[in-house]
Amino acid sequence: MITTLNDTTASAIDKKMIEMRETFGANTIGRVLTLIIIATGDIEEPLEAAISASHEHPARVLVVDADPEAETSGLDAEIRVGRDAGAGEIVILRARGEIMSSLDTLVMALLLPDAPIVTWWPETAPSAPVHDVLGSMSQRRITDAAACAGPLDTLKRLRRGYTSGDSDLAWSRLTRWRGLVASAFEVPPVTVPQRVEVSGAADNPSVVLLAAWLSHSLGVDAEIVETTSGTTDSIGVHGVRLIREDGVIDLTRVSDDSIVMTLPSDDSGQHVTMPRRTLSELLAEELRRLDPDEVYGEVLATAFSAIDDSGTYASGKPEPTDRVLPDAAAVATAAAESAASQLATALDQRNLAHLVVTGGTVGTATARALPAALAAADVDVSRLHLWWGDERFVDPDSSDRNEVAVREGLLEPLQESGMPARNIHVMPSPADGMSLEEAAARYGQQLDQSGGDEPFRTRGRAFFDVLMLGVGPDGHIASLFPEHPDQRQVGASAIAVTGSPKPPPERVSLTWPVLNSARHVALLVAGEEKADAVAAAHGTINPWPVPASAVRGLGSTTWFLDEAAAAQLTR
Ligand SMILES: O=C1O[C@H](COP(=O)(O)O)[C@@H](O)[C@H](O)[C@H]1O
Repeated sequence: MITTLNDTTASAIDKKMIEMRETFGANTIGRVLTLIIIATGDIEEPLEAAISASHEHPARVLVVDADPEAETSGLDAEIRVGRDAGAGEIVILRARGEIMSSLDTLVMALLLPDAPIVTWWPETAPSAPVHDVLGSMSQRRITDAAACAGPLDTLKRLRRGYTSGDSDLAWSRLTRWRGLVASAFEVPPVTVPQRVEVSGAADNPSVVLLAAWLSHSLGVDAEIVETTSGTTDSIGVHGVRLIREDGVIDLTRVSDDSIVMTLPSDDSGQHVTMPRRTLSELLAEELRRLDPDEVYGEVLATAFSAIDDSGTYASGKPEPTDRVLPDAAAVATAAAESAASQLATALDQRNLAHLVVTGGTVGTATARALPAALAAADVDVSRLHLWWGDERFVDPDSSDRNEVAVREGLLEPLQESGMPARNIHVMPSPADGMSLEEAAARYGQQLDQSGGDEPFRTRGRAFFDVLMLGVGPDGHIASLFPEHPDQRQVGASAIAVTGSPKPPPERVSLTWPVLNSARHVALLVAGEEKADAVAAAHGTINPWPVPASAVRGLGSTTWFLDEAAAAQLTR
C-alpha cells in the first residue's frame, strides 16, 4: 500500500502511518531499528536493498530525498506499508529548499522510539559522518566510498573524520576475502608471509583497504598490483598473493562466483565458491552488527600515509582565483579590504568572526592595512578574534616574532577600536615557561576549545572566516616547509617545527587540516623571487614539495599578487 502526501508535515505523516497500519493490520512491534537513507540520485536501488534487508532486520526506513537548491520550500512524502515495504515500513521524504535546515527535527519526529538509528549514504559521503546532522544521532553510519565520485579521495576524507560507529561498504565487500585469506594463511606450515600482493584496480577502495588490512594485521609490506582494466575482475579485488619462504599461496578471482586457490604444495588449483555480494547482502551484514567495527577504523587509519592525506584537505573545494596588482603596497591594501568585507559579512551572519594573520613581508604590510579597512567596512572588532598561522619561537619582544611586527600597526589600533585583549590569540614564547612542544600543544588546545567540544578539524566545516598566508620563495606557507618532516604532522591543530630551513629554526605552525578549515583563504605574495613558487603552486595540489598548492578555502581562495610575482603565470 502506497500513499502520497503533498506539502505535508511530520505530524501529518505520523498520523497517516498510524491510519495506514490500522487499515492494513500491520504494527510496529518487531521493528528493530530506524534506517535513514540519504539519497542523492536514484532511490530505487538503495530502497530495494533496504526492503530486502528488512526481512532479516524489520526496520522503519526513512528516505531523505532532498533538493536544497529548490527555490520554494516544502515537504512531500510517500508512505509505503505492507507488501510494498517488505517486512518494514517506508517513508520517502521529498524536502525542498529552506525546510532542509530543520531536517533533523523533521526526521526526529519520525524515528522509532527506543530503537537504534542507522544512517546510510549510498552515493555520497560527508567528510565526517558523525558531524552530519543526521549522522550525529545515529549509532551506526554507513558510507560507500566505491559509489562516490573520487572513491580514494572519499576514503581519505572518511579516514580524517572517522569516529567509532562509522563503516563503509567498500570494507564490507571484503568480509569473505578476509575469511578466505585467513584460512589460506592457516595452510601448514603456518608462517608469516614475507610479502603480500593484492591485485585489482588501484583506485578501488576495497583493494586499498584489503592491502592495508593485510599489512596492518601481518606487519609486512602489502603491494597493490594493478590489473588491466577491462577484465571482468577489474571492478574489485582480483587476487591476493601470500609470498612465503616455502612458496606462494595464490587466491585469484576467476568469475563473479568463484576463486581459485593454489598452494605451495599443490598448484592444481582448488575452486572455492565466493559470489560477489549484492547491495542488500552488504546492507544486511551491516545491520546485523550495530556495535562499532573497530578493525575498519584501524585499517582506515593505516591505509594512507599522512602526507597523501594532506592533499585531500584542499581537494573538492572551489578553484583559486588571482588578483594581480601593480605592487606590494597595492597587494596589501586590496587584501585588507577584501578581508574586511568578508569579515563584515561573517559578522552579519554569526556572532563571532575569526581572522588568521601571517608574518613575512606582504603579510605584515596587509596586517598593518587592516585597521583602516575594518573601520571602512564598519566591522565590529569587539566580536572579531585574531589568530596567527605561525610564529617563531623566540623571545617575546624579538623583532623575529610575527606578532611583534604588527603590535603597533594592528594590535594597538584594534584594541583602541574595542577589540578585547582576550580576542587576540598570540602564540606562546619561551618566556611563557613552556617548551616548544608545550607551546604548540597549548595553542592547538586553545583552537580546539574555541572550535567547540570536538577538535574543529574533524568537523568538515569552516572555523576561520579569513585565513591570510604569505608564501616563501620555496613555496612554504605558515611554517610548513617543502619536504620537511614536520609537514607530516596532521594529528594536532598546531605543531612544533624544528630545523626550519628559514631562520629562526624553532617555530609553531598550524597544520594542514586546520589551515584548510577556513571559509576564505588569501595568499599574499609580491616580488619576482616568488614567481617560480607561485607558478608551481598554481599546478596540482601537492603539499609535500609545494605547500602553497595545498590550501583552499571552503568558500574562496584568492591569490593577491603583484605583477612580478605573477610573471610566470600562464592562466
Ligand atoms: O617565515 C615566514 O615566512 C612566510 C613568508 O614570508 P615572506 O617574508 O617571504 O613574505 C610568512 O608568511 C610566515 O608567516 C613566516 O613565519
